Amino acid sequence: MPIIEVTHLAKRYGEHVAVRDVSFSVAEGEIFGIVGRNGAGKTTTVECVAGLRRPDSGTIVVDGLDPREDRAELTRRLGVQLQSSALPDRITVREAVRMFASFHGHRVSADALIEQVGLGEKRDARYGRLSGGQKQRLSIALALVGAPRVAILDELTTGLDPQARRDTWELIEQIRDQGITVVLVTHFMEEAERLCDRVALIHGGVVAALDTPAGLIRRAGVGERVTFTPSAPVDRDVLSGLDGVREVVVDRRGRVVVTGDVDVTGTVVAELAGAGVRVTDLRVERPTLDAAFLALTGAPAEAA
Ligand SMILES: Nc1ncnc2c1ncn2[C@@H]1O[C@H](COP(=O)(O)OP(=O)(O)OP(=O)(O)O)[C@@H](O)[C@H]1O
Repeated sequence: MPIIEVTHLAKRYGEHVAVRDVSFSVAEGEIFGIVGRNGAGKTTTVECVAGLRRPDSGTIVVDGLDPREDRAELTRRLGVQLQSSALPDRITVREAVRMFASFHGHRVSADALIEQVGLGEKRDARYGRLSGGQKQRLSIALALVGAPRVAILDELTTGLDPQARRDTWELIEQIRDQGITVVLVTHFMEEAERLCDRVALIHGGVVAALDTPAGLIRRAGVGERVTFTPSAPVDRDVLSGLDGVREVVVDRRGRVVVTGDVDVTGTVVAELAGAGVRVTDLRVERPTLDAAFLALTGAPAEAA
């Protein structure tokens, strides 16, 4: 049974339709990505899931609860880290975590949580003095402080440098490894591709596609391209007949370029190995989720 089930969610702000028709379900223990460009309706969707906004129509069930009707119980099972944090600059890391822990009846050890998110050395530092990455880590700690079954993390790595972003990705994986289901909202395709088990692409207030990152790439039909030099001449027709191969080009110097479906490289290399042909100078160009997003929605992911 899914831990989150959203069915035909719709939400407008006055005349403006933010979410037109969104349905998806999240399995327990997965990292589920909600991705889309700015203004696609991602935050509105997760705010409805967290019970912070009332949908105009549609149904939402989180761990068997109705987010609006069962708010008190929901806050015990669902931790939220939303885009803006409203902590006072002078509060220390430990004070903030202890304060939030007290709201939840101290279900986890504040100090252990601070260690877990990598802020052990900063426990007495004031919020206003933390780096962007450290602030994000603290906001993750605050989302986890009630020992939730589900954590919603919204645009967690926006504004972080590449190293801080990678560190945060590791932390998210650790959270999942503890058995917490993670809903990750992002407009970074690389992040979704690297972390998420499944991804809903939201575009214009609807789910344009929902699948694993590899499935979305496959579905978008964006090809993989492999270029190599074989140790002996290859039979073009044999390669062309392989599963997933779309085109084979052999240039005058004998260098081969094969385009095809995702994973075509494995098929081609295995076939050649079977025929006793070695390949050198192998170069593989794999499609990314970014390219799939463009193909599936007709819009670049990062456009404002
Ligand atoms: N409180 C509000 N009042 C009016 N319009 C809003 C409000 N919140 C969001 N919107 C509008 O609804 C649309 C969807 O916003 P939402 O924040 O859900 O998108 P998003 O996909 O999370 O975007 P971003 O990545 O920029 O946060 C946008 O056009 C936004 O301007």
